[in-house]
Amino acid sequence: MTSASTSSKAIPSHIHVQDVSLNFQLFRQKSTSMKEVFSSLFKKNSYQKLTEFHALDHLSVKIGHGERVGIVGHNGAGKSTLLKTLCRIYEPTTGRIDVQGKVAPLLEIGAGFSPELSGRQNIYLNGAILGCSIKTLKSVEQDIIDFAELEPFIDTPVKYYSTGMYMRLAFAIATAIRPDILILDELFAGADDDFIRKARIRMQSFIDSASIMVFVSHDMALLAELSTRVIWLDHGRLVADGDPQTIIAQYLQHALAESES
Ligand SMILES: Nc1ncnc2c1ncn2[C@@H]1O[C@H](COP(=O)(O)OP(=O)(O)OP(=O)(O)O)[C@@H](O)[C@H]1O
Repeated sequence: MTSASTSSKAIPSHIHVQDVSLNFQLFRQKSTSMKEVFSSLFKKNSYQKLTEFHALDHLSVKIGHGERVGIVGHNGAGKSTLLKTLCRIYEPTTGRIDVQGKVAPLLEIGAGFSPELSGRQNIYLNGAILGCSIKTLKSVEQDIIDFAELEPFIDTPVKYYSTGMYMRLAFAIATAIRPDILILDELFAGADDDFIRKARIRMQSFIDSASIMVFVSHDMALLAELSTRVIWLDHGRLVADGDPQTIIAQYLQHALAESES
């Protein structure tokens, strides 16, 4: 596999999350009846602020060089919010995040892509956003196209791509340029089984040389396979943190108990 490093290997990477809280403002409509709800569509100030919602609640985590950290938790537990906070998409309301190393986020399908540009142009756009030079991108361009299996479509605007095609391209770019820190949310959404198999192999080789990977998945087998450590979040708080087998077993037991109660 051709690859290009954007990293400065001399300094070990790390992520330090220190007592981080992130609050979202929640709004509630003043109106209660259907008639009021309908008429409020045409009025200003028909919403009032209700409360602050703690998506992350005094969270502290230290991730060191060489760790592959999987994050588990029920829907709405704060997993994606944590990843976005690590990537500086969200600023913590309180607390501190200290990240050493170049981060490649693979968060939402299409993020970092320009819909009107072709797949090839987006390799350069996305690669530049991730800190790669044109020269470096030229050296990995063909590898990205081959790995993503997009040769016939590479000069088509990406707005015509399927979710799976977007995902393949984004994954191929992020793993080809080899950042220090790879952050992935529901990695294989929209991909077919053949690509998932291929991507797992590529990820293994990526992981062997990358310093840190943090990823969210509802696929417990994938988490167990790829993680060296698992963090369990609930209501934005840390429930457990440790060995993947132990934490996944605890989490599944808890989920089963919840579903039976
Ligand atoms: N921009 C936002 N504004 C308000 N609330 C938000 C925002 N983003 C997320 N939330 C809320 O924060 C909570 C955590 O959301 P998040 O997406 O981090 O959960 P998650 O653990 O990734 O869930 P899932 O497994 O369903 O993807 C949810 O209750 C969600 O509704």
